[in-house]
Amino acid sequence: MSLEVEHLTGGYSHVPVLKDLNFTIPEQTVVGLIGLNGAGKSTTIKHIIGILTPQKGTIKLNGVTLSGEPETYRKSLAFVPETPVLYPALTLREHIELTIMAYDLDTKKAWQQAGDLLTRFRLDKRLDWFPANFSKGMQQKVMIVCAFIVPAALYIIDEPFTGLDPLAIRDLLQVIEQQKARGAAVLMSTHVLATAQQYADSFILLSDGEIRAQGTLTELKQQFGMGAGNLDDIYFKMIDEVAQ
Ligand SMILES: Nc1ncnc2c1ncn2[C@@H]1O[C@H](COP(=O)(O)OP(=O)(O)OP(=O)(O)O)[C@@H](O)[C@H]1O
Repeated sequence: MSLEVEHLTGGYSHVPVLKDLNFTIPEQTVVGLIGLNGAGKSTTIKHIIGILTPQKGTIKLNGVTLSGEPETYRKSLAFVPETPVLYPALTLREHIELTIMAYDLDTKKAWQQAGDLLTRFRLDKRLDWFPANFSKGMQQKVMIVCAFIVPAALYIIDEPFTGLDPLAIRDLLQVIEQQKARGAAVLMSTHVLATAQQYADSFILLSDGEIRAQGTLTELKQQFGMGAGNLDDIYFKMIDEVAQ
């Protein structure tokens, strides 16, 4: 079992945004976190990565909580934020070196993996450049390379498809598939439902800080009483129900 979230209530300065969330992401599973703007997707991610502390409930990664075993928890998790976070004074090579140090990775293996990723994302000739001066999409690729050199149990990717060109999206999806095959769990928050439907094994539908439904596409259709339809149809049905 990779990620287990139980009775998570949380938010900002004691204003609850998330209300009693319960879900698990087993290993070798890609889960799409779906919901309207303001539904609570980023807030959920902030609790899992430890930027916010739960007001109630627990979050366990491979059986470990952040407060119980902070180092083990942090090293089991790699995160690709929606907005790249880069150090202006560091080159791409130094960003990779920093990741290797922060996660205490095997240098040789990490550089091997970095080499593959840099080539895949066409950054291999830019190791001595400063990513702070890259285009937004290229900066996002730097974050992807740094996250995926870590052999994490769980990868969290916030809005992976905005800002990347179609080739980079295809390459990222291939990397996600590889990591899933290795045994990793993946949580991706996205508004791109067609891609989510194609690549995620199951979905969590958030509405106003609550899980409205979760499961595979087939299970969601059953929960919404739909014989046919795609993730878009389910999403709009959820919104219609909330509006009523
Ligand atoms: N720093 C903050 N302080 C207080 N409230 C916040 C903060 N960030 C977000 N919120 C509130 O928390 C709620 C959930 O926001 P969140 O960013 O988690 O939504 P989201 O599902 O990620 O939306 P989007 O699709 O727009 O990224 C919203 O009502 C928002 O106003």
